[in-house]
Amino acid sequence: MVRHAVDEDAQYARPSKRGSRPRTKQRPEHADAVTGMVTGVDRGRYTLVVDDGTARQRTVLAMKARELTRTRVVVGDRVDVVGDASGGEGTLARIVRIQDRTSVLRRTADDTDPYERIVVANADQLVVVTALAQPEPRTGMIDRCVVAAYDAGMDVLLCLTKADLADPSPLRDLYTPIGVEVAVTRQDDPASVETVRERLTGRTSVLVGHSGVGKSTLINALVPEADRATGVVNDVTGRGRHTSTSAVALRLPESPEPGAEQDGWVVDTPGVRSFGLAHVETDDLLQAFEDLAEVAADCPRGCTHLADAPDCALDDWLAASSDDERPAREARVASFRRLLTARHAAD
Ligand SMILES: Nc1nc2c(ncn2[C@@H]2O[C@H](COP(=O)(O)OP(=O)(O)OP(=O)(O)O)[C@@H](O)[C@H]2O)c(=O)[nH]1
Ligand SMILES: [Zn+2]
Repeated sequence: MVRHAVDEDAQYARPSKRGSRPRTKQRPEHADAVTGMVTGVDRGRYTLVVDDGTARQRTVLAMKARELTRTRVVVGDRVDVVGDASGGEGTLARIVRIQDRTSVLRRTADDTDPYERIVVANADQLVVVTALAQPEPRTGMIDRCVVAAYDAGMDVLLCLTKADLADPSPLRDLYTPIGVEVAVTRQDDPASVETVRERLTGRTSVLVGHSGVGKSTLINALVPEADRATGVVNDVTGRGRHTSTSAVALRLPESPEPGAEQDGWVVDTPGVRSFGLAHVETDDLLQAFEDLAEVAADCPRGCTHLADAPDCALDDWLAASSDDERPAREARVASFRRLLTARHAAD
C-alpha cells in the first residue's frame, strides 16, 4: 500500500554500473556524502539534521545540486549531501541524492493550489488535532485526513483538544471502529499531553489541524523549545489567526525517564488546511481495512462498495452477521463508506 514517489531524476540515485557508460559521462558517486533528514524548507534552502554518530547532531543548511532541480525535496526526506556539511555559519552544503521514501503523504490539487503535492515524506503517523469546541469539530475534515493517511500507509491518532469544553465520547465512538487511536487533551492538564507523547515516541508524526484548534499549544507542551506562536481565537468566528506557513520537523526532547525509549519527530504543517483526495483509489483505501477487503473480493467487477451499489458483498456480510456481530460490522461498513464518500466531498 505504501507508494513510492516517482523520482524524475531517479537515474542519478542508482549506483552507476561501472563501465557501462563512457567514463566522462559518469556521475561522481559522492562517496564522501553524509546523510541528513530535511527538517525545513524555505525558498530553495533546506535545513537538515545530520546525525554524526554522537549524541549531538548538527544542523546543516543545504541547496539542491543542479541535477535535482526538477525533483521535489520535502520535510522528512533523507538526503545525501556533499560540500561543506560542517553546519558552520555561512556554509551551504549540496543535496545530491534523495533516499528511497518509506511513505509519502500527499494531497491533490484543490482550488487554492493547482499542483498535487507531497506534504511530508517518511512519516508513519498522522495526528489529526481537533478541538471538541471552539471551533466545533468537523467530521468531514477528520474523514479526509483519515483517507489521506490510510492511503499513505500511515496510522492515525485523533487528538481531541479542549476537553474542558465538551465531551469526547461521541467522536471517540465514531472513529475507534476504523482503527483510529484517540487521545484527549486539555491545556490545564499536563498529564493529558503525556498520553499524546507516549504515542509519538519512536515515530515520525505529522500534525494537522485547522486554525485555532490548539495545535500550537499542544506542540509547545510537547517540544517546549519549538516556541510555536499561538494564535488568539476570534470570539466571533471561533477561529485563530494564522501565524506561520511552512512545514517543519521538530525533535521530541529526550525523556528524563531512565531506560525510556527516546526520540521521535513531530512535523507541524501550518500550511495544510485541507486534503484534496482525487488521487486516492477505492482499492487503496480498501487495503487499510483488511477484513472488508477480504469480503469485497466477492463484489461484482467495478463495485463502488457504496450503500447504493448493487450486489455489494459488504451488504451480504452485514446480512449474514449474528445479532452479536451486527453492531460492530455495521459501524465498520458505515465508516468505510463514509470515508469513500469523503474522497469526493468538499471540505
Ligand atoms: N479552553 C481551552 N482552550 C484552549 C485549549 N488549548 C488551547 N486553547 C486555546 O485555543 C486558542 C488557539 O490555540 P492555538 O494553540 O494557537 O491553536 P492553533 O491550532 O495553533 O491555531 P493557529 O495558531 O491559528 O494555527 C488559544 O487561545 C489557546 O489558549 C484547551 O485545552 N482548552
Ligand atoms: Zn462492493
